Amino acid sequence: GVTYTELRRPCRTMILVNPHSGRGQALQLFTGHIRAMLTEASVPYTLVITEHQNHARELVRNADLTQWDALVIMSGDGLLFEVINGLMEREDWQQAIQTPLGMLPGGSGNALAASIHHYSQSPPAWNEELLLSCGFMLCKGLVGPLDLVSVHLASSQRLFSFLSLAWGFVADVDIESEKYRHVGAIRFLMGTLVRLASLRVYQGRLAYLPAKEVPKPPNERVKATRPPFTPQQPSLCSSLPCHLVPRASPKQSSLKNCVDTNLNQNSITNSSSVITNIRPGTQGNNKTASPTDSLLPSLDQPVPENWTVVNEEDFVLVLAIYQSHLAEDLWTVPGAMADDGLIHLFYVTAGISRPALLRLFLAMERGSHLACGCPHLVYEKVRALRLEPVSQQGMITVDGEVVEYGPIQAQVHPRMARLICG
Ligand SMILES: Nc1ncnc2c1ncn2[C@@H]1O[C@H](COP(=O)(O)OP(=O)(O)OP(=O)(O)O)[C@@H](O)[C@H]1O
Repeated sequence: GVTYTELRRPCRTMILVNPHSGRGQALQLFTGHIRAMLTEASVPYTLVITEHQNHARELVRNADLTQWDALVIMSGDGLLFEVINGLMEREDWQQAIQTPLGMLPGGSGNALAASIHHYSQSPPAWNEELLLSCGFMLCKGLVGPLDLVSVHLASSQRLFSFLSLAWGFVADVDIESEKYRHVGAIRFLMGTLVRLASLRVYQGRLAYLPAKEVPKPPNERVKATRPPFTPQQPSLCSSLPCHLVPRASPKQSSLKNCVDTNLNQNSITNSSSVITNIRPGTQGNNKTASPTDSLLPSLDQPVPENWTVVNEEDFVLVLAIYQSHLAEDLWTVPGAMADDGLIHLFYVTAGISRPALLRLFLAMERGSHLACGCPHLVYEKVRALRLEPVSQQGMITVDGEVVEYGPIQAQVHPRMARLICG
């Protein structure tokens, strides 16, 4: 038995909202479903509306994180990808990535939100029900560990991923179906049907380091709040115009996106704010080398001998996923946990028929695709992998975002981040 500890709720919470995510209703969903819940639970928050791509990334890269006890994303998974990479780009990344991260589903895929909900052993939920469940978890403020995966691209760029690495069919459907985002989660089914019509095979080489079963360390739950959240704090805070940024200096410029705080302030804050809470120079003392990927040779070297090299070179898809869900209604890895230290590697080899591939994705809704007995579907638990596309054209995605096409490798870093969960 795993022991869970009841913890205090997150205190000073920055909620980043992408107003264009999903059907473009993230802000309305927040106002309609979450705001009252946070107020009721006395969770003090500041809402920040993102204005452009990489806004959230820049913001967390430069924020004074001593001012925040949790960073919460109300969007699709793409915005969390930005936040995680922004945190990892900081000189004090080791501390920064320990900031508890929360997810409120506002996109069309919402893979992490669906996964967190699933880990809490609640019955499946979609749409507003999923949002309410995640809002409830945020109010509860339990924090658990989250594995991250370090991804290397041919250009020597390194990214950190919390969800997936995909090539072939899944990546194509994800990106091509973005134009149907306004229909919500059903965009993946529409994209699947369209892609099935032009099903193609991708040539490439795949190798991986199999995971050996190792005993798991005891699951520990830790506090979301760094400074203790005492009952006195909200009333003290509520007397300030933007009570969540108490130590910001007056000469710092405005945060035009800090539109809302709880405690019924209803203020569009134009005083000090998060964007301008630049870390003091002294924090540079925390500089540490970025995490080492001890399992990965450089991309121009052969893979180590203890790796498995897949014999096939003709694939329909390769999908490495580290959460249970690929989207709200795609339960891809029935046994996955946020901190299982595993990359769940799936690949489908050429020769699968269109109906069989469709059956796999339809079965995924119930998590029963592995029981289909499809000879073209392979599933392995791994710690690291390398993919070298040979086909000239194709798409690779990391956490649903397109990355440069070419050789790519990755390894898991167990429990590198922290996640607000049930
Ligand atoms: N104000 C904005 N305008 C345009 N793009 C933005 C804005 N804010 C964030 N973005 C970018 O939008 C991209 C998509 O965001 P996100 O994945 O969170 O939502 P989504 O695509 O609707 O969700 P899903 O992937 O579940 O469909 C991200 O790469 C993010 O950088």
